[in-house]
Amino acid sequence: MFVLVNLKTYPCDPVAVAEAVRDVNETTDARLAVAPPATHIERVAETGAETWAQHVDPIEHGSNTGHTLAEHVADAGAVGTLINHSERRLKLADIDGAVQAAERADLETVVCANNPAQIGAAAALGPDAVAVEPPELIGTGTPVSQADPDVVEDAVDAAASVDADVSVLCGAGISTGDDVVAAGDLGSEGVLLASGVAKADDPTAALEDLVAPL
Ligand SMILES: O=C[C@H](O)COP(=O)(O)O
Repeated sequence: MFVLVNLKTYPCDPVAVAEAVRDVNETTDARLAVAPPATHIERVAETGAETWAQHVDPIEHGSNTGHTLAEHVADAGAVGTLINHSERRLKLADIDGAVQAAERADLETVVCANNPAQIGAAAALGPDAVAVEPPELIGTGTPVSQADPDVVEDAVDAAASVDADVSVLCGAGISTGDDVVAAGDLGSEGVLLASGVAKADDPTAALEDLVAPL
């Protein structure tokens, strides 16, 4: 299972969380990675943790101000990027452009979407993976794998019907190892989570709990 920890803009220490991700990754067959704010990618990558960007823009080198260039996050040490989070919504054409920009920079891609229909559209753009996240469950601590298992199974089916090579993750409210196992039982190949680690008093303990049953 892939466990991707999105730090959003939570007031945690991204380097400390990254060190926990790096250390717990050494103890498990699961794959752990962390997505800090763009400004912290370089320091986080220097810890040795697998580091992802939270966003890249559909642009190339040139006259762009205030944008995030895929090549820049790759140079800073990111190996992948989220695209189109519920909290960073993009138009379909921009998702397509961001996927292409990420591929140009050799970044792995996870396109987030709210529901199975959007997952099908996202999968058609050829990312490495898609992540289904019902917006109403994000940050609630109520795991999508329990509250809305059908949305995960339907997302898996939707992606497979478009492109069987696109992996499916799920997210929203995931915070325990049981949640991760339940996600896997529904066909998800990984989880995308944030508050369960970023807001934890002890991120290392939270990560250890997440991977304990894997
Ligand atoms: O990117 C992560 C998701 O929005 C899930 O957030 P959450 O784990 O706080 O529910």
